[in-house]
Amino acid sequence: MKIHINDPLDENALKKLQKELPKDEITSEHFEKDVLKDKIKEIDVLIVRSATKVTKEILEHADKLKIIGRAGMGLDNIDVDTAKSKGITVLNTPGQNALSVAELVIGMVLDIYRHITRGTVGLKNEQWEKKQLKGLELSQKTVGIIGFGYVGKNLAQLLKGFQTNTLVYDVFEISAEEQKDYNVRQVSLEELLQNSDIISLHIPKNEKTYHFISEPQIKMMKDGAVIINAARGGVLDENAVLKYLKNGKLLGVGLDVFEEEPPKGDLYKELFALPNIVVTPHIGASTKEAQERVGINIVDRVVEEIKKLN
Ligand SMILES: O=C(O)[C@H](O)COP(=O)(O)O
Repeated sequence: MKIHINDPLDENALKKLQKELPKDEITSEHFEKDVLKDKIKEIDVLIVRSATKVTKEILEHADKLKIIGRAGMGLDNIDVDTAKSKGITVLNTPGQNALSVAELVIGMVLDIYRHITRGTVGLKNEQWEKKQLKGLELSQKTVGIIGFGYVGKNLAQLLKGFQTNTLVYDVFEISAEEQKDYNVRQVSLEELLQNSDIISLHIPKNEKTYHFISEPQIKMMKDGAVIINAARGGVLDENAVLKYLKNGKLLGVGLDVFEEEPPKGDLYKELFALPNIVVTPHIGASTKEAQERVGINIVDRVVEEIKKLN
């Protein structure tokens, strides 16, 4: 078996893979699209994170590929339908990095409410903006979580400590017991948009969720609302964000993900120049702990799947 890891995998996970499959050939190196298209012909198992796009074009050349392991949650970088039609098993690691993403969301909210980045940038430029940087407390605010999967649940759990009023929108019904456990109330999307001080997106990117939050939804929000997107670029309309950040309807926005990654061009230049935006380069899951969990989990799942093949 030739097992190729195309994105950085936690070192303990790599050691575990080498220990579990000593007879197999394990390589770890990032191949760009054109090189991968050629190399994939010889690969039986491919392990990726979000940087590698396993497209239809790549899969057309994947004559030996049997398993794709995604060390993470989102599968939007993998053409799952084409993989399935070729009999390739696609595995991921649901929930393993959710806590790290939820913690980043809290960090972004606190940054926006307390001007941490603004204060830092100011001081680096020798500006003492004490009077301009009066903030807000997160406690007692209404937080709207859109999507109550692993990350949404972890976020609700963390928010208990801030004693927020937490609203949740999800297409699935959340039991009364679960709502009580997480201290949330399931509401309609309209109710969430109209009543939340902070709105955090936790939905996958697919054809149904493209620009899920766009101009009509932002118009429904409270003046001074904050939006956080640490889910996927494309579920939030960045042009609408720019418009409503500039006219002051939105108090602030936190973005860890972008429709184009890495973000390039005029829209992003204009967005990033605004004072009330906090941005990070898709690092929601990039913690030591989360990477160890996703790495070990994908190794376990891949090894189990290989055993089924033998
Ligand atoms: O979908 C995920 O699991 C997260 O977005 C993290 O992905 P990455 O760390 O592989 O970029």
